[in-house]
Amino acid sequence: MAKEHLYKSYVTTAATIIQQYNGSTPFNDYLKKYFALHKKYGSRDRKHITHLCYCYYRLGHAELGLEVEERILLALFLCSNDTHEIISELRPEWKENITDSLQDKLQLLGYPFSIENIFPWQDELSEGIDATAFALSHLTQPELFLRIRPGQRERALSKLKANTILFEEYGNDCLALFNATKIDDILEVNKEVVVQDYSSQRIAEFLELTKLKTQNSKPKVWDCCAASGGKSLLAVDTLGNIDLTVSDMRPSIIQNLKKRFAAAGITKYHSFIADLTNQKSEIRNLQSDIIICDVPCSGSGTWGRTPEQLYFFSSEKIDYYANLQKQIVQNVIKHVNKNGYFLYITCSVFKKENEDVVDFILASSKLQLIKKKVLVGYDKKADTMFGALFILDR
Ligand SMILES: C[S@@+](CC[C@H](N)C(=O)[O-])C[C@H]1O[C@@H](n2cnc3c(N)ncnc32)[C@H](O)[C@@H]1O
Repeated sequence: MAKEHLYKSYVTTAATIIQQYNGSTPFNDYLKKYFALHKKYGSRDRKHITHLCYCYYRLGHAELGLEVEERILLALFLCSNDTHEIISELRPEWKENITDSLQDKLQLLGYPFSIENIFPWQDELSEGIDATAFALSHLTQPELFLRIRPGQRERALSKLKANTILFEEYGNDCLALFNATKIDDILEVNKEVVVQDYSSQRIAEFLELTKLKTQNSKPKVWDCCAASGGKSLLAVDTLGNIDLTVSDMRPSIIQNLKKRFAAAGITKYHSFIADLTNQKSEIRNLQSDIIICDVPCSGSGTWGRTPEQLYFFSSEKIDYYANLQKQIVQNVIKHVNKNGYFLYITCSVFKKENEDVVDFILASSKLQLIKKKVLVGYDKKADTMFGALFILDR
């Protein structure tokens, strides 16, 4: 097939997929099912079509009035910073400008395009977030971040070097790799390294602070929205000897956690299933020295990884999550021991899910705020998160 014809067929297929997909399941899963049903696409075809679709969603809420195929090509042009064969073939008039700055590209195209329209909820942002830089960051796929586990540094680095894997070091234990890097055959994931975003790794800064006043030599730590245990693993590696309890409302995710902990060599912990909006759940007698509360949230700080969520998001969901977070927090904070800590975490950029929940906690408990911080990641091809650490010292 002539190149032009082939590339046009990629754009048409991407447009068909985009028109059929409604955002109700992760786009990655949707694509897998689509390609399983349409076996004629080889791996190169799948790669191109997938990339075109993701570029389309990266534009967020900008230029929604364009025809889907036109918007795909615009998105591909704006998201590329190096020669791209599809642009060269289908939009040769843009070819020379592919390495230009975004501003220059926009001027060339003459679309009434505003960067802020990519992410149109600027008024809802937490303090200190640069709305333009954050909106722009969605055009770039984030990196793959690894956290080297204690004692594994030399081994992990020498394996990466031996396999000529490119990486950048962000501080001692954090490595940034190209997103598509395959590491599973090279490193023992969960034993030697953990796949964990840069900002998520920075939650260690809050955990370190809990060492100051924790009186128990083996503090009771409850990770109450544990999912597959990313923060729990970080707590074990940061705090050392802890008496760990994990819970989540989803049994399947706790099964994943168990597998992950087994690979990580963590055998002593308690686990249970609980919906924390329900006051009658198993938590009645659970008092803890440190509670990690990494609540369900909009995930708006991570949409660079899942741009379809940016595209399908509507602002009513912010209130939905803020209410859910307040309900969970209200039920959980009663379980902090005297001189104990409560660590509130989101991967949201919205004030209502971040600072406003902090204010709610302060108003409805005796907890005192030690530190709150937006963990900016959009300048490092990473997620943006929020953390707030409280203490109960009365
Ligand atoms: C942001 S994720 C936690 C991520 C995890 N801490 C980590 O580091 O990988 C939030 C988790 O809260 C759980 N969750 C949502 N609603 C809940 C509820 N009402 N009660 C308990 N857990 C809930 C979800 O199942 C999800 O796994």
